[in-house]
Amino acid sequence: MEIKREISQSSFTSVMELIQKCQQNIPERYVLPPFQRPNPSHVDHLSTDLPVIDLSKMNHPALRLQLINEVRAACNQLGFFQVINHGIPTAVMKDALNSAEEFFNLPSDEKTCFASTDVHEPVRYGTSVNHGMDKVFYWRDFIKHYANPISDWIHLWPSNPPTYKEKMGSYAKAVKVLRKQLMEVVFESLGLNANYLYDDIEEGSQVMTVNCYPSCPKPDLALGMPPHTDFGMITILNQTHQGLEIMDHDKKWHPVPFIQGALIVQLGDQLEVISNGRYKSVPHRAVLNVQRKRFSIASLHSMHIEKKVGPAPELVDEQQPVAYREGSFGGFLDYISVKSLSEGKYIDTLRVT
Ligand SMILES: O=C(O)CCC(=O)C(=O)O
Ligand SMILES: [Fe+2]
Repeated sequence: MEIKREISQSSFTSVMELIQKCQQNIPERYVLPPFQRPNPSHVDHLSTDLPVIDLSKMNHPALRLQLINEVRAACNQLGFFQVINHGIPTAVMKDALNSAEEFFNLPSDEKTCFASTDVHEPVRYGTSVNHGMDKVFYWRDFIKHYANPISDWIHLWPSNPPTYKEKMGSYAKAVKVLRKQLMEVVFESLGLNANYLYDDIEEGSQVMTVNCYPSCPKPDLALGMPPHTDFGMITILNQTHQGLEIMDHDKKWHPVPFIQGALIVQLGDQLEVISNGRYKSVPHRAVLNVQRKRFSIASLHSMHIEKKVGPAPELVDEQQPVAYREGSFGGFLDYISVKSLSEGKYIDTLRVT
């Protein structure tokens, strides 16, 4: 493990290091081919009606049905919504983001000791590179860490800044409680039992991806994160500023407005499969800006890696036959929808046609 980390450190330039050197331009490797750039003509800047759901209704028997209906509509239309009154104190959310900022502001060697190219490393610091035919770079540094069960992993998280473990840990625990509540309403909105797959989800994984997008002198030419869907059940995102865009069924991009204190909820591929395609995982990307750094914490909740995900039998009938089958890629994505939007194409290898 030591050797692997040393190798990745020596060939590693983070975007945070880079911005100290480049003033007006970005290195060629970050300049995307024209069709992958965040083209404003594909963006619906007028959209103001992305769903915002008030979770306080959850605890009022008379309002719970209304809440379930709102969740169903949002999941059907987009696979995305924001939540307010979700029970996580704003201070806990902010403290976690502040710890993230302090971590990324540290000198390089404090961070590169966590660098690794092994995606299974429980704590992994890196910068975004897409190893396709051509290497493509994205304007993002990140640290990912496992968070479930937190008692097994937290000692591996960064010790600097000194409050990182405590602040990020409190947020991780709070977000796990919220995940449980959200899964209940999402399953109910599908007509399933609120505790559907309860044990599998409890024993599943929670991975926190802490993202740092430095300000970028050429935000029209680059992206912080390319279009993708999250592979898990559900992602809960906490952010410092606006920068996320989601794609609707008409392939229009919608900037997600920043709402102080709100959290973003995105459905992942595993949930799309379980729902037998009634709900779709939401394609999303991170765009950049010239003014300021942006930080986000994505908490990705998924079933255990070995767990085979299939459509809920309750959601399969003559009208809606099985819409997904097992793939044959030999990886943990075998049982979920695999999508590639990188070339504006929508490839869904697991859907039965
Ligand atoms: O930072 C964002 O807005 C998006 C992050 C994201 O999509 C991810 O970490 O999977
Ligand atoms: Fe994502």
